[in-house]
Amino acid sequence: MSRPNGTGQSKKDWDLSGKKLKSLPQSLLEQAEEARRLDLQRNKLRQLSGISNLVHLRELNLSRNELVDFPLEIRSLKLLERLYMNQNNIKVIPEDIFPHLGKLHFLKLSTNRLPKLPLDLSQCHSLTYLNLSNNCLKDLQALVGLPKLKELLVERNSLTELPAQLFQKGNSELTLFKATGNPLRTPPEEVCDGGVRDIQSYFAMMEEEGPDTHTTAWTVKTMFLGSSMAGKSTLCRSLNKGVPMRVEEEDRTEGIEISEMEMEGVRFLFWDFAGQEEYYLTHHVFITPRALVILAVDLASYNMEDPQSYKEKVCFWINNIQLRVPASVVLLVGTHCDQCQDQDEVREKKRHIEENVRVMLEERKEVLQLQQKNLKDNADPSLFSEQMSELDRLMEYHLQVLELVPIDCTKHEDIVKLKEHIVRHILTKDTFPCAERTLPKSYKEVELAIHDLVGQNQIPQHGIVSFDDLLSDLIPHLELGEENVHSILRYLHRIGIIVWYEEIPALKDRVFVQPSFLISLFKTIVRHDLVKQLEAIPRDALRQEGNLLVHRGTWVDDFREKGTLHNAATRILVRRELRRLGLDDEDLVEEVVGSKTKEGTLLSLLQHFEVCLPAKVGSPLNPAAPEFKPGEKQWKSSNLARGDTDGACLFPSYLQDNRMVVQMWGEDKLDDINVYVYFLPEVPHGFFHRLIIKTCSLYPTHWIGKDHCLLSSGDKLVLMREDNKDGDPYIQIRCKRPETSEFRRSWDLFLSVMYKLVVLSRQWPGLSQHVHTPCKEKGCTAYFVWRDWQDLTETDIYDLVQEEKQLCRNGHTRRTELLFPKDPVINKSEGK
Ligand SMILES: Nc1nc2c(ncn2[C@@H]2O[C@H](COP(=O)(O)OP(=O)(O)OP(=O)(O)O)[C@@H](O)[C@H]2O)c(=O)[nH]1
Repeated sequence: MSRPNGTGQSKKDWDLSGKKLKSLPQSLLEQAEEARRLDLQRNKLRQLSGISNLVHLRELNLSRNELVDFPLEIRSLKLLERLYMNQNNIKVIPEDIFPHLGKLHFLKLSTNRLPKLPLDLSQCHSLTYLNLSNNCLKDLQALVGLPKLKELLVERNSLTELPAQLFQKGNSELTLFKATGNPLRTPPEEVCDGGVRDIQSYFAMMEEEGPDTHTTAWTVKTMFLGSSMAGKSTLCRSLNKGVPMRVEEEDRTEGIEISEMEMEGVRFLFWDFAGQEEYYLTHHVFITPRALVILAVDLASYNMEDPQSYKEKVCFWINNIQLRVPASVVLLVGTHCDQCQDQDEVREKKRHIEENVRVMLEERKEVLQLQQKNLKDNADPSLFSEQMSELDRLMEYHLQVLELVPIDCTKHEDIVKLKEHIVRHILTKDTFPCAERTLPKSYKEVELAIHDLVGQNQIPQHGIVSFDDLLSDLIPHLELGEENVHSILRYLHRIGIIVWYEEIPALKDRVFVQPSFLISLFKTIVRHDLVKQLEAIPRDALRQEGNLLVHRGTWVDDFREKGTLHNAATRILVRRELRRLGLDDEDLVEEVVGSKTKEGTLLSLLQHFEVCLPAKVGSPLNPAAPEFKPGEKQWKSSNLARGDTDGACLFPSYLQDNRMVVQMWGEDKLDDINVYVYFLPEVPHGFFHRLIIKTCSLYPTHWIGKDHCLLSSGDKLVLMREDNKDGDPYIQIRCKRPETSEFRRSWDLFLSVMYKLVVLSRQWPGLSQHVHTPCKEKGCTAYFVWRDWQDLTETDIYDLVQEEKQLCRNGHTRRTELLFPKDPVINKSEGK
């Protein structure tokens, strides 16, 4: 939205944003009665003396100021319709304000310090939108009775329960409700994630069943992570059985193994993740919030002299957990103690790891603080306020890394000791506030009914069942309506008991009652020894797909050199795995594996999770390609890849080099447009490959390498490069300097990549990013920091910079459009 900028404004519409104001200016107060809309965001206001004179005000924006007290005078603004008070320091809202604001329908109070709400807020009868996210609220009782409230956001507060009346069907107009980041028990967060409908079902079932029937369940998803051979499976199986279990080396985990057990009334869902790097790409999908992470570290092979040892065995995992689920609880377990020389060595290593972790977490905090200080030191910090509040949010996350427990997995008493240790932590609400959940008994009944169906072979052992079949099998056993069963199934999916990707059109009719089965399908393709698997495909399996030995050779070569796996090979590998698992349902095999004419669900899933993308195979000459005719306006690029079920899929993570990309791109030039996106603490594992998949799906002409990718749109090329080694990790985006008239087109291409990058980053809420453009002067080390840009959907990014030229800290002047998105044509025509 572009606004009048200070001069020549109408008297109705005042834009006083970002002017360092500490009080309302006299010029405004002199014309107070005329003002209809007032934008005061990004100032230094602590009080608003005189605002009550603006009696005709409809919209007031006070966001990003320094208000501590909610200004009482606001109650005089009886015509106010929209009020923005977000990003202040408000601690208290007095009573007797909101009943006076009879026309207010939009209220944004997010990112303040409110511990409670005034009880008469419920008398603000016109309110339809209310944002209270990022406060310290403990209950929402004050909101009961708001008759028109449609959208309510209360993310990241301290709520443990929600008032049932807020969601009562018939009385409530709510259509949107978001509450992630609260220690919710009634209803649990996994129910709230399903939105208003699921919460309504939950409370309706609670009421129907009566107060004595609710169960308080303690359920904990426990994820075992750590390097290969650290002892995760040994730990997992030993804890499960209560005695040491030996895991043979050839019995290593591939993908993820799931099991379940109960300890002291707490139900544990164990997810044992394979340690080899190849599997990490699919792990990402299953590493979910509100879980306990057990990070296994082999103490015997841990080398205190070698920094790489800490990096690989501890740092990599903690960083990745912190990026993906920043508020996790991590329990360090040091295994193989019996293979250390003596107890002194164990103690030394324990101390070394704990100290390193402490320093690492401390450093991260310091870097975030430093970054914030740098932004504040800017001439106009208000231009960086989004980035600053993002840093605030990151600093509030608290990754809890518990004291390291050294054990010998072969010793009975060590297993018992560890078991007790885990239960003690889970039952301590301070460490793990989300384990306790209050649920109507129907939730357990649905779960047991599914279990029974599997036991009675009404659901096949592999557990893949159509949604409708499952529903019609379940309903006769339960006294529940269809909608309630739906909402319970959604809950079971969220806590990891079943898998149901309702949001993926190709899969919404399928429920995976045994999640481990789905994972075993993933691991037929995403695995460390895929070449060996391909080489071992027997002749009869080849023939069945209409292929010869020579094809198998091509598949191996294409996979090794181009990271490309032919769909025919995928079909053979997956079909073989299904047979191994005892599946003889040909229809189902075809559905999962696909055929020459139809894509299977497995590839749909891997594409959905950005693990691979369709690729072209065969001759580079395509006889069906549309012919280029000069002058013809619409020349469609022929994207053979899409929908070519007999084609192949490209897995960027399997690529070994960048030769092709480097060849196509040529040399870097000093005057290229060149932007660096820095990542803190590092570029998450798999991020760059997912970015490649996201952007290449947009631009079908592309070249991909190990950590380079080149995209083409018309005659414009954009290069992406990842550097995640020592130093400051970044992704670089680069394109050749365009003709002056073409800056806008180049920046459009750039921004589409950056937009995909922003969308992808949301999968890693613990990530911090900042964007720089280096100074173009030869030898100059200075750079230009991008102002707030992340909210690309709401801001007009071409408003980012209005100056024609920018000065680097070493005194070099540069034209703005070489550094930031800025449309010279627009800016000239507006005479800015
Ligand atoms: N002596 C001894 N051996 C252990 C201990 N913990 C695990 N092992 C052995 O170490 C080997 C690797 O253990 P696993 O549990 O398979 O390791 P993992 O971390 O699951 O390995 P991946 O499946 O590759 O991720 C097995 O042979 C275990 O029996 C321990 O505390 N002491």
